[in-house]
Parts: sequence; structure tokens; C-alpha cells
Amino acid sequence: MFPVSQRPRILIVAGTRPECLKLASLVAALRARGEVETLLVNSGQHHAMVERTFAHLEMTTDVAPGPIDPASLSHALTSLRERLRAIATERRASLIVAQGDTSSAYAASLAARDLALPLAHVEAGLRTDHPYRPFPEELFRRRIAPIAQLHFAPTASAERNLLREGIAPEAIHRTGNTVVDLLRAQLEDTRPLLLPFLANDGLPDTDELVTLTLHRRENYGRGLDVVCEAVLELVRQRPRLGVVCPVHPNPAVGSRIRRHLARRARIALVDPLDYRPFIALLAQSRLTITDSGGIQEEAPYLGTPVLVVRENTERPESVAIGAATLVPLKADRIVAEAQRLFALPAPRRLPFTPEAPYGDGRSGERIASILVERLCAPATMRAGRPSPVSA
Ligand SMILES: CC(=O)N[C@@H]1[C@@H](OP(=O)(O)OP(=O)(O)OC[C@H]2O[C@@H](n3ccc(=O)[nH]c3=O)[C@H](O)[C@@H]2O)O[C@H](CO)[C@@H](O)[C@@H]1O
Repeated sequence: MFPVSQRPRILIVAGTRPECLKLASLVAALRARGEVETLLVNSGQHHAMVERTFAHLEMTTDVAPGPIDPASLSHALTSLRERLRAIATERRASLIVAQGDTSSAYAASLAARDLALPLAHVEAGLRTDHPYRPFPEELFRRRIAPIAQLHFAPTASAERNLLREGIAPEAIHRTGNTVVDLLRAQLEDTRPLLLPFLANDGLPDTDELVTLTLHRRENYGRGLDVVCEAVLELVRQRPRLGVVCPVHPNPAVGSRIRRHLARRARIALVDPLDYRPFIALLAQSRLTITDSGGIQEEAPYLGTPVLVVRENTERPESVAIGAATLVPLKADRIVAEAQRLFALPAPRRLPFTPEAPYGDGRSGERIASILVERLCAPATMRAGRPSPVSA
């Protein structure tokens, strides 16, 4: 092992809630091993949410320079790229880890390329059938791939997507999805947990609970109207139904949802939930209606059917096993699909095995081993080093 002062330094970038959740097991595994120094960076994209999410997981960030100005997507990208480049230079990073498809992930990849640092991409290879939808996530994923040296593909189809784009097979590692690590730990946690909003918000004591989450950019405006209209109709048609919607902090989303669903019988609008209560809610739900990516991965392990209110998905595995159904943004179609799912028996929970589509909940440990192996064998790593590109 290197002396402590000379340990290779991995910069891990998180900018949004799902990145925190999906990087937590990797950070914990690297910190526990100790061969490399781990610098967990809050990029500032959703500064407060990142601090809160890690705090709930009993983790702290190492570098948190504060919120960036989110004036526009391109402005945010430029600020994040410059900030991450400065941090990586000042802290003499040996490698940067980015997760998923956010502005922070893309900016981290650009910063790595600017500095000719190797980039490891967690949750690599997810693709929809459209080059830039959902926007901007699909665009970011496709642009990160050619920059990264290490691709941690969560599933077999993600691995195939990368191979099809010409990524060298030896640069791809199929690891499972790290969100399953956290989910598994959550389900194994036996500490008592109360969900006070279930009792306090006028919800019936029912076995027909629906979790509703909406936040995708492509659903801003009309998309939100249509889904809310469908939810109101579903509540009218099913007298025992109760809906819990943790309202996303983005004001453009929140105000629209409140306009339709606030002060309605059997609908509880609540603040964003920490991970444990959210998973407990999802596990108790008979159905979830969502445009989230992560929930399409988690719900199959909880036996909760997912109605995906989006035009496409980068998680075909959930659709293929019948755990998720894509539904077009039409109120009558959403109601009909929800009714169809209510009529079916609740699906079996996916087991935490390596054969399960998103893995067994040990992905963070696998990724940590590969990173340590690569960084502690400098000759191998140098061979994969990109040539510098100026900003
Ligand atoms: C286009 C797309 O699909 N892009 C995704 C996007 O993420 P997303 O769509 O999954 O984002 P959200 O829906 O915000 O978060 C979901 C997580 O939050 C938990 N949750 C939810 C409500 C709550 O009240 N409390 C919680 O704890 C929940 O269990 C889940 O784990 O970026 C990710 C990172 O790069 C990518 O992986 C990913 O492709």
C-alpha cells in the first residue's frame, strides 16, 4: 500500500439527490478499504439537497463550495466544469468519478478531459431509443461515454449499448446498479420507522396506496397537467385509493402539482422524503406512478408495479420483466393502465441475486475493487490515460 501522504486521490462528484444515493455505497467501500484517498465533492448543482441526502445516510462531503447559479443549463454546465477543474487541480486528483446523466456528471467528465485525468463513469451505457430524449440526460450520457476510461455498466443491456458504440470491451465492467446496494441495506435495517403523513394527511387506512413522483423536464407544463388530471380521475373511480406525492423541490414542478392536487380528498402532498421513509412508502404502495429513473430500478425489488409516465425509458429491463409499464401522456390511457395493474395480483419481489436485472446490492464493493486495482497499478492506468484537451 502507498504511504498515507502518497495515496492516489479519487474525486467523486455528486450534484443531485439520485447521485448521492447511487454513490453512497461506493464512497463507503472506498473509505473502508483505505488504499486510496476519497474526496467526496458536492458540485453545488442542488447544494442543500446533496448535504441533506448524505447527512441522512450518515455521510459527509469533503468539498462543498456552495450552490452554483442555475441561471440556465449552459451557464450551470460552464460553472460546474470550471469549479470541478479547479478542485481537481488544487486537490491533485488522480481520477474523477461521475455518476449517471446529470449536469454535474457531464461537467465532471469535461473537467476530467480538460485536465487529461482518467474518468470513471458509474451507471454507464443507459440509452433510450432517441439521441437526445429525455433532454438533457440522454445527450449527457452519450457524450460522457467517449470521454470515460472506465465504464461501470449496471446491466447487460447497458454493456451491449457501450460495445455497440465502440467502447473497448476491457474498459467495461458490468457491476449491477449501486442503488440496489442502498435499497438492500435499507430493507435489512430493522430500526423502527414511522410514516406520520400516512395518518396525518386525511388518507384512508387502505391497501390501495399510490406513490406519485414527477420531476422530469420533458413533463414540465402540459405533461404535469395530464398526469394530475389522471390521478384525480383515478381517485374518483376507486373510493379506497390514497395517493402520496413527495413534491419535488423544483418550484416549476411544485407549483403546478399543488395547483391540481392540493387540498384534495385522499391525496397527500408532502415535502421530499429522506431515503428510508421514501422506500418504506414505496414498499407499502400498491402502485407507483412516476417519471423517475431510479424508482424504475427500486420498485421491482419491492414488488410495487411502476407506471412510467414518459415516452421512452433507458431501463428496458423493468419493462421486459413486466415490473414497469410505459404509458403515453394521455389521461385516459394512464387511468386505464392503472386500473389494469390494480386488477392484477401484486408482482413477486425481485430477489437480491447477481442474476436480478439490476444486481444483488454489492455493486459499490465491486466498483471500489476495480478502481483500487487500477489506481494502485500506475503503469496500467498510464496506458489508458487520455491526451490533454484544452477547455
Ligand atoms: C432520465 C433519468 O431517468 N435520469 C435519472 C436521474 O434520476 P431520477 O430520475 O432517478 O431522480 P429522482 O426521481 O429525483 O430520484 C430518484 C431517487 O430518489 C429517491 N427518492 C425519491 C423521492 C423522495 O421523496 N425521496 C427519495 O429518496 C428514490 O428512491 C430514487 O432512488 O438522475 C440519476 C443520477 O444521475 C440517473 O441515475 C437517472 O438516469
